[in-house]
Formats: sequence, C-alpha cells, structure tokens
Amino acid sequence: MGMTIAEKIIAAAAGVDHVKPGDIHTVNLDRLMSNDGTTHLTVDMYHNKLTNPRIADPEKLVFIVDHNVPADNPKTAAAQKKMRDFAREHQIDFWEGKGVCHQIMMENYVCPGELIFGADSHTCTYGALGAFGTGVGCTDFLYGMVTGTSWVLVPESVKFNLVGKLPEGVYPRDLMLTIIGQIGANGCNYQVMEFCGEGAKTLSVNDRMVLCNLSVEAGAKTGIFEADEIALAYLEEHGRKPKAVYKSDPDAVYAREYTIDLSAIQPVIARPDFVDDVVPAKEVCGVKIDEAFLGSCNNGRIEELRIGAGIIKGKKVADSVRFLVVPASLSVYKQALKEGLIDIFMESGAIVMNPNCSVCWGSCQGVIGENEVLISTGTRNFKGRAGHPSSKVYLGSAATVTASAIAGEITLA
Ligand SMILES: CC(C)[C@H](C(=O)O)[C@@H](O)C(=O)O
Ligand code: SF4
Repeated sequence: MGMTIAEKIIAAAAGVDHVKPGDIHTVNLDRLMSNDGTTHLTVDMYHNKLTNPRIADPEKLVFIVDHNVPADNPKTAAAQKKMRDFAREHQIDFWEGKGVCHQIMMENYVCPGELIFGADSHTCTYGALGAFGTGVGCTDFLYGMVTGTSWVLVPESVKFNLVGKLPEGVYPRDLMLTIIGQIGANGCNYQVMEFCGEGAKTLSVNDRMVLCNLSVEAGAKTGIFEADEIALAYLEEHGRKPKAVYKSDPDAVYAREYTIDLSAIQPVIARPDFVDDVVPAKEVCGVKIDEAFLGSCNNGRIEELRIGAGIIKGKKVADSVRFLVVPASLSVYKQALKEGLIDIFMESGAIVMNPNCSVCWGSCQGVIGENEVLISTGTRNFKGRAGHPSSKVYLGSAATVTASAIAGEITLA
C-alpha cells in the first residue's frame, strides 16, 4: 500500500519503512518552536516538575516572542523575561520583535520533509514547504525539548484536488475560507489536508501558506503541499536545502477526496463568531466597522500588503475607522518600505505597527471595545477574539479588509 507525503515524513521520523493511519510511532523531531503565548509555562514545568531537567539538542529549538510585542503589561514582561533568560542560558535561537513565529520559521528554518512541533496551533503553516508541522501543548513541547522525540498517531489524509485558477480579485484566503465553510470547523478533525492538482501550481509559497495555516480551523492535524519546483525555488532563495522531498504514491489511501474548482471561488467573509460561518462577501456588504486589520501569520506578507496598498493608494481611511497594518515580519516590513507601500499606508491614515500578532489574537494592540466591529485578515473570529466579548470579528481577504477600511463598512474591493 502506498503512502501519502505526511505518512512518508512520519515514517522517516520514526525510522520505519511504512506507516498507516492509526499507528502510533515514536518520532525524532527536526525542530521545536515555542512563542510567548506559552513558553513561560514550559519553562516553569522544566524547572519545577522535572527531576532531571535537560535539553536533548538546543539546536532543534527556536523561541520567538511575537504575541505581545513589545510587552504591554508587567505580566507579559515577566513571562517574556523568563523565556529570554532561559533561551540565553541554554543557547536557544531566540527572536524578539522580528515577526510572527510562523513567518520567521518559514523564512529561516522550515525545510521539506521535516517534522516540526510548535507550541502554537498554526504550526500547520509549514506544509506550504512540504514539511509536517503541527501544534502541541506545553507538556508535549517539554517532552520534545527534553528528549528530542515525541509520538505521533498517524493521521488519515484527505485529498483536495485543486483545478483551475483563482479569478482576478479573488485570493487564496477566499479559497480556504470557502473550503472551511463547506466542510465545517470539524471537517478534517485530526486529518491531514493534502492540497494537490494542477491548481496547486498556480499558487505561490505565500498562497500555500494561507491554505495550510488555516487548515487547523477545519480541525486538521496539518495541511500540506508537495515540495515542488515552486517550493524548492523559495527554499533556495532563502539559502536552505530540503531534508527530503516526498510525493504521495499513486496508490496512497485517502479518507476522502474533494475536487475544488478555483475559478468558481468568489470573495467570501467568515461571519462572527465562527470561522466556518462563511458567506459570499456581498451578503454582508454594508455592515459598519470600527476597525480593520491587515496582518497576521495568515495574511500579513508582502503579497497582501501589495494588495492593500494597491487599493488604498491615493485614498483615505474612513474617519470612523482605525486601520491597523502590521507586516508579518521585519523582512516583510523592510520590503514594504522599499516598495513604498508603508508610505502609501501612512498617507492614507493607516496605523502601521511593528511586526507581531497584534489584534489577530486581541491581547496586545488594537483591542476592540464593547459592541465594536472588526474586519480582519487574522485567523479566528471566535467570541471575544479581538477584545470585548460583545465585539464582533469578520474575516476577509486583504482586498476586502482594505476596501472596507476606506468605506467604513464591509465593502468589496
Ligand atoms: C497563543 C497561542 C498558543 C495561540 C495558538 O495556539 O494558536 C495563538 O497563536 C492563536 O492564534 O490563538
Ligand atoms: S498571528 Fe494570530 S494566528 Fe498567527 S500565531 Fe499570532 S495570534 Fe496565532
């Protein structure tokens, strides 16, 4: 019986020839990433719970302060200090203020064929480069840190055969929200969403990141693409080499298969308070907004900043709206500066912030108040995600978010 890409990665990490869904294997981890959301808890467990605290291989570890940057209160400052001190003491790669963790990982670490655990649910982003990335809690993270290994219950894979090409003005974010709307927030629970087909060839690594990143919002263990020439070109540009390049075998077994026609996708919006409550954007046009957010590990890269800047150039943010523009990393920020995009946003009245998670998770910048409405390129719109429990978050593409920031209400670009 053939294997899927995900199964091949797990088999290699387990040192066996063959795995199948339902098997449990002990695996060697290639890398472990943790951010300021939970690292302080891992550090506490490391110091207080272990009889023989040790780190298997500090070179496998990456710590990234990205969720609350710079620290916004004494509690987050203390948590970050704990993380910083620990990283220094153990010579762990440490990043602070340089960008959202998944963006930093993609720019600097992730290689095809790797198995990566991250103490963050959107670690599934790394499938854009043909790696198996998945989120774990801090107990599993601690185990991985101490032993360099972990366990994986081999997930089933679900095939998404992409055909055609997205129409002009329709983006990978519309595509992935549409898929999540169709299959539901539990649509791929503990399964791998494998994206393939000729339509995949029309998607850049950025586009693939958008899809893989949101796979967890359909309950998936991860999302993955084959590391084809597009992924390998990205890798080379970033000065890295693949660990291994896997293709799914023709006789690999899938739990289900979907065919998605990209040319039929339209701009969509996920309505509050569920990522799978997806409707055509035109159905919610006219909803008044208080804030708009262009950023996050899903949609804060140069591609989206270009889309936003292209729409807002020469126009103004509505008086009633705060428009937060937050590049996903420092390198995205610098590229945007070089291309004059930051100037365009500033001229329009947008608030351009330092790279970090920002209002995507509503704990740091741009928190919204009682009954306020945000339109966002972030990942989630759960109740209270961006601030007050009565506030509302609509999720849309960079184009829809920017057009709405100008209009003061949800509008199509
Ligand atoms: C803080 C972190 C653990 C969390 C996650 O796991 O995803 C956050 O990044 C989010 O997007 O909700
Ligand atoms: S940008 Fe949002 S989804 Fe991504 S890691 Fe930060 S809080 Fe989580």
